[in-house]
Amino acid sequence: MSADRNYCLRFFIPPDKSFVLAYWPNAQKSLPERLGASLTLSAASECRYQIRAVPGKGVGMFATEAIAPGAVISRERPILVTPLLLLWNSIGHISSSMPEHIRDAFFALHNCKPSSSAQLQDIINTNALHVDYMPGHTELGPYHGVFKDICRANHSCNPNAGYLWDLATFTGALRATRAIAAGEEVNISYLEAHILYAERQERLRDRWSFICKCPVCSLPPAARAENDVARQNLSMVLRSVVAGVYDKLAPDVLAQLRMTKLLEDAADRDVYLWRAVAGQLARTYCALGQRADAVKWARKAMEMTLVGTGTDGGWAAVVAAPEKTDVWRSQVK
Ligand SMILES: C[S@@+](CC[C@H](N)C(=O)[O-])C[C@H]1O[C@@H](n2cnc3c(N)ncnc32)[C@H](O)[C@@H]1O
Repeated sequence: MSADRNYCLRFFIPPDKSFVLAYWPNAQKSLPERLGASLTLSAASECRYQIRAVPGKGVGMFATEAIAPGAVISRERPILVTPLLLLWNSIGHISSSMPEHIRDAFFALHNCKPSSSAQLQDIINTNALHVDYMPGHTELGPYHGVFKDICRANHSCNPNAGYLWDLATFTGALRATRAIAAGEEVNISYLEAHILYAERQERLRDRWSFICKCPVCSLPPAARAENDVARQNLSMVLRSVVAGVYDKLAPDVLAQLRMTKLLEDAADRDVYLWRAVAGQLARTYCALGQRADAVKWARKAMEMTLVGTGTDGGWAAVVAAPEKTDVWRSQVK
């Protein structure tokens, strides 16, 4: 194999032609070989939404029924999965590899840089969501996916939904991070929750060509400054969770509650953070034998674990019967 051919993208299209997987060749097993059955299993799609126009935002996604926190709003196969880093000369091959219906769906998606000549790359940059590293191909960088409907979800700095990629079923899903009413717009955040107002606006303008006027960005200046402080606190708590400091505070309920108050003040959803914090609080209240608080925080941990991982992580059982946990009343003197 010549050196040049090593840098040519390969393409996998399943028999039902439902998507295109572009991948870099690898000296070991090819990516479709590694992924095996998950690529050809028929994917169960779920749909509790409709796509319709939103003034000033193009189109957006709207819930067609009331959706509980943690529940699936949409599950979908991507129409295109590609490496995040594409070589300039490989981009044209992606378009020519697409079956016609995929090409039509792909080029119908929004392009926020319509005057540039790099249409395919710009549509990917406007819409792509992460699908992480691929097994056996980690040294070649992460991949991302473009979805026909999930990519219609607009941004909010205080979103009501979170996106999760599931490699086993080769699908992406949006789940509610709080209760969503029928008819409400479904929003995700294109950015991490701890980023402050000025930087959010700059990033959204540069990458997605819009000025965010979500409820948080529309706050009066003093309230917006307070929200920035809360986001800085969020970032501090996040660092301490990552460093394991938060867990070490486990027996100190007061310290945990102070941390939790900071989080609630941030009025944002950071799924990873809430999972860690709510789970820790649920365990603490179980140890203290305080049922109502144990159930409250176990429910929150369950909802956020569903959004973050697609399973309840064992929290549903704690919600149903906190007194059956092995730490129940272990700290009651
Ligand atoms: C991934 S697409 C979302 C779907 C898009 N609205 C459409 O019509 O297909 C991202 C683009 O949607 C628009 N958009 C997303 N969130 C927005 C918001 N909060 N305000 C205004 N425009 C937004 C911007 O044009 C952005 O480049």
